[in-house]
Order: sequence, then C-alpha cells, then structure tokens
Amino acid sequence: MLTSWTADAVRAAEEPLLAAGVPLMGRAAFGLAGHVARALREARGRVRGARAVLLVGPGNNGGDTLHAGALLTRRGVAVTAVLASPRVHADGLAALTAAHGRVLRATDGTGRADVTAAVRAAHVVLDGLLGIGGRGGVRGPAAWLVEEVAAAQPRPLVVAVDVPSGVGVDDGTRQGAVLDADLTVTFGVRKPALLLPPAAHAAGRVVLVDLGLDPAGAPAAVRLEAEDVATLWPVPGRAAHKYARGVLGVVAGSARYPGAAVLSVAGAVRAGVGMVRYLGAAGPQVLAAHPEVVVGDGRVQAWVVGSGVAPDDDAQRERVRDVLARAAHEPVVVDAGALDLLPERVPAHVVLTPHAGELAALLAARGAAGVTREDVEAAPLAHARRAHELTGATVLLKGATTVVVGHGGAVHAQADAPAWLATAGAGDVLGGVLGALLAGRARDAVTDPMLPAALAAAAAAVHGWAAHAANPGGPVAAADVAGAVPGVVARLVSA
Ligand SMILES: NC(=O)C1=CN([C@@H]2O[C@H](COP(=O)(O)OP(=O)(O)OC[C@H]3O[C@@H](n4cnc5c(N)ncnc54)[C@H](OP(=O)(O)O)[C@@H]3O)[C@@H](O)[C@H]2O)[C@@H](O)CC1
Ligand SMILES: Nc1ncnc2c1ncn2[C@@H]1O[C@H](COP(=O)(O)OP(=O)(O)O)[C@@H](O)[C@H]1O
Ligand SMILES: [K+]
Repeated sequence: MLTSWTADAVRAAEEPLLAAGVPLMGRAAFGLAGHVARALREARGRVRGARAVLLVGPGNNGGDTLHAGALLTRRGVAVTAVLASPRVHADGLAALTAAHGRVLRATDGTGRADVTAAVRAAHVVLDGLLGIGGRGGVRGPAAWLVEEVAAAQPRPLVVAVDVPSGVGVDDGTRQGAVLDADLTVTFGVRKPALLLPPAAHAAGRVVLVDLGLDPAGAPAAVRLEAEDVATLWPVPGRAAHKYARGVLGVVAGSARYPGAAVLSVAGAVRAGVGMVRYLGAAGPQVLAAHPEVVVGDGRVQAWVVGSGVAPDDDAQRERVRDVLARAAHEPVVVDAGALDLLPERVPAHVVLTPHAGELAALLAARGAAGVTREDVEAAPLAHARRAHELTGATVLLKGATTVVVGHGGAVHAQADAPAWLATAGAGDVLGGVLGALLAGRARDAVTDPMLPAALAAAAAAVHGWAAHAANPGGPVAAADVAGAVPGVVARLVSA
C-alpha cells in the first residue's frame, strides 16, 4: 500500500529527529542528488558533462535543492542555481558556491536573458521553489521561471523536489501554474498531493528517500497495490455454494439504455459473484448476453442500482426506491440515475459512484448551490469529502484518478487505469465489479464501516488493471474491460 501524510504530520515527525541532531536535509539532498544522477544516466548515458538548473525558492525546499546541486557539481555536472527569492537557504547557497556552482538571480529582472539561456541549455531542471511550506501558487519571479521551463525546447528532464511546487500539499489541488515533472523525489513519506488528483498528475514517477520518519496516526490518503487488493477479494472456500458466495441484485438499464444493464451485469458476473438477479426492462438483453443471470426478484446480499436508469422510467425508479429503503441492512452501489433518489442519510455501506458532473449535481441538490463539474475536477477530494459528510455514504468519485472517501474520512486514491478507459459504459462495469465485491463480503461490509471504502478502491484498481489487460496500450470497449476482469483477478489471488 502506498501511504501519505499531511504537511503537519510530516513536520511533527521531523521534530524529534531534528532535536536529536539527525541531518535530515543532508540525507534528503544526498538522496535527491543520487536520483537526479540516475535519471541523467538513463537519459544521456552518463552524468559527467550534464547541465543542471536549480529553481530555488525561499525555504528548506530550496535548501535541499542547493545542497543536492553542490553534490552534483562534484560528479561533473555544471550546475546553475536560479534564485527566485531575495533570501534563500544560507547554508545551501554557501555549499553550492563552495562547490563552484553558478548563481543567477531571477528577482531583479536584469539577468533574465542569462536565466533563459541556462534553462534552454539544461539537461535537467530541479524544481525546488516550494515544498510542504508552500501556501497558494507560485508567484512573481518563480511563476516566470515555471513558464520559462515549461516553454523550453527541447524539454529538459524536470525533477520535482519533495512535491511539484505550487500544489496543495494536503488536498491535491493545483494552485495556479505547476511545472509538470518527470520525476518527483519525495522525502521521508509521500505527501497526499502525490496520490491525489489533479496534483498527482504533475508528479510523474515518484521515488521516496528514506529519512527514518515515523509519522503518527492514520495516513491522510492511501493507494492500494496488488497484494492489498488480493487480501480484500472474496475467494470461495472449498465447500462454497453460490448463495454463500453472495447474490447481487441489479436494478440497471431502461428501455432507453438497455446496454447499461448488460454492462453492469457483465462487471458483476466477471468479478466472480455467486449469482446475479436482474430487475428491469432489459431482461431479454441481459439474458442474451449472460444466460447465467436470474431475472426477477428474490433474496440478495447486496445491490447495484442506477446505471442506465432513465429519469422517466417510473417503474425502474420505484425499484431503486425500494432498494434504498432497505439500505440499513444491505450494501448498495448507487450509480448514475439512482443518485437523485438517495435518502437524506445512509450508512457507509451505501457506496455512491458518481463522475464529476454527477457529484456536482448531487452537491447542488443538497444545498451547495453553484457547484460545477469544473469545481469538482479542480478539487476532487474536497468535493467527495463534502458528499460523504452530507450523506454518510462512502463516495467513489470516478476520474483519471478515482478518489474514495469513506467512514471517518478515510481516503483512497487509485490511478490504475489507462486514459483509454474514458469510454461510455466503463462506469457501468465498475458498478458491477464493486457490487460483486460487496455481495461477496456483505456481512463484513455492514459491520465494518471502513471496509466499503477499501472494497470500492479495490474495485477501481481491478477495473483499471482490466482496462490495461484488455488491450495494452490501446483502445478498449467497456464490455472488453469486463471480459478481462477474470484474468486480472486470477493473477491477483493466485500470486
Ligand atoms: N525540516 C527539515 O529539516 C526538512 C525539510 N525538508 C524540506 O523542507 C521543505 C519544507 O521547507 P519549508 O518549511 O522551509 O517550506 P518551503 O516549502 O521550502 O517554503 C516555505 C517558504 O516559502 C514561502 N512561501 C510559501 N508559499 C509561498 C508562495 N506561494 N510564494 C512564495 N513564497 C512562498 C514561505 O514564506 P512564509 O509563508 O513563511 O511567509 C517560506 O519562506 C520540504 O518540502 C522539504 O523539501 C527536507 O529537507 C527534510 C528535512
Ligand atoms: N483519463 C482517464 N484515465 C483513466 N480512467 C478514466 C479516465 N477518465 C475516466 N476514467 C474512468 O472511466 C470510467 C468512466 O465511467 P463513467 O464516466 O461513469 O462512464 P459511463 O457513465 O459511460 O459508464 C470510470 O471508471 C473512470 O474512473
Ligand atoms: K518543489
């Protein structure tokens, strides 16, 4: 599992080490220089003779960068530090100067041509403008520097120091211009912005330099990896029968959108549920695609409702209402056309699966007037958290990185899918996969309010891996994503 901690938690964890005289900045800079050297060797075959530009801000983040620059000069790298602030880390600057690094100032405006020339000639740029002390976006000379590097051709390798400067460290927002990095070298522990959208998309590959930090409490956001998902997945015991494995009721599709019913059921069947009962007008289409499905009412352990349920389909909406009225005892995935039927408060084993537009509509309907899709996309965590607080539900917000907020504010961020997954019907398949998980672990999900969020994250992960597996590197259809789920699950649980 990848874990992350807030800026405050990092500072609290650093305190005792700093008090004991542990040279944290020295360790950070050493690790940073090593990763930059490795990246240079990979990019150009050797380190010696490379040209590096350091973007140096006013705090310790700039200090790390200057110290790393000093170490790089000793490995034959020509280092130019560009100071974006009148005052920078004094020891760091002294170290770089002693190592014969070049220093330019971006603060007085006169040396800008030299800065531009250095940036254009650089093989690698280290972004050390702001770290966990950043408040708001990069401004003034720093903002100009970010633009210069972003516009440089050929594009140098960009290495973010600790975090890409200008991200909301704790909430994953982008505060104005942010330099997209190829590599982020982060210190001690990951920061939430390295997992959360949209900031995480600016981080590139993330490597961690161990500082011996031991942060207290639960991580602020986590990302499940294959071994975590494997432990969550319900695997039938030797003596299992179909009812013991869990029955999933599906209220999806309508005369207008029968395909959603087929895809939702496909996700559930392929994820390995004991049985699917389908309710709705798309029975013939569902049976044609999945003869193993039982059409009609009966006992179930969990539900998926809403995918492809049209707003004018009164009969299907009535079924959704019936299911939601029983949600106190049975886990329910609430998708698309069922979101507007959600009761005022629900338990955490009710899992909402909106995309950004649907989440904006849900929040607007609950008093957050004027929230738009764009607002949600700019701050996915804040909006998913708001929806969890307002409803009590576990909220899975779909996107390039899917964010889940569950009981107690626990946050998962899964970025496992190729962009090819942004295709109609993919969300219906996800609902089915998650429904199968909740049916398979229904009792656990009702008694342990933390579990639905973990299962939701696991479903998103498998859905994303299945999209890769369906056609590595190329387009996928939603039905093919479902088709690839069994293979992905087999590899997971047999590893
Ligand atoms: N503690 C340690 O030993 C270790 C720390 N480590 C490293 O330190 C980093 C944290 O360092 P940091 O706390 O000095 O904060 P940092 O992010 O460099 O910037 C703060 C400065 O920027 C200023 N400022 C803020 N926002 C601004 C803006 N928008 N535009 C312009 N200026 C802005 C702010 O001003 P102020 O808000 O105080 O007025 C302040 O002067 C961390 O990410 C890691 O890299 C590692 O070496 C491990 C050991
Ligand atoms: N850029 C992207 N990269 C990876 N996955 C994405 C991206 N955009 C969307 N997705 C995923 O694709 C799926 C789309 O679901 P959704 O928007 O509900 O579509 P539909 O309603 O047509 O089924 C979600 O699982 C979402 O997380
Ligand atoms: K930085």
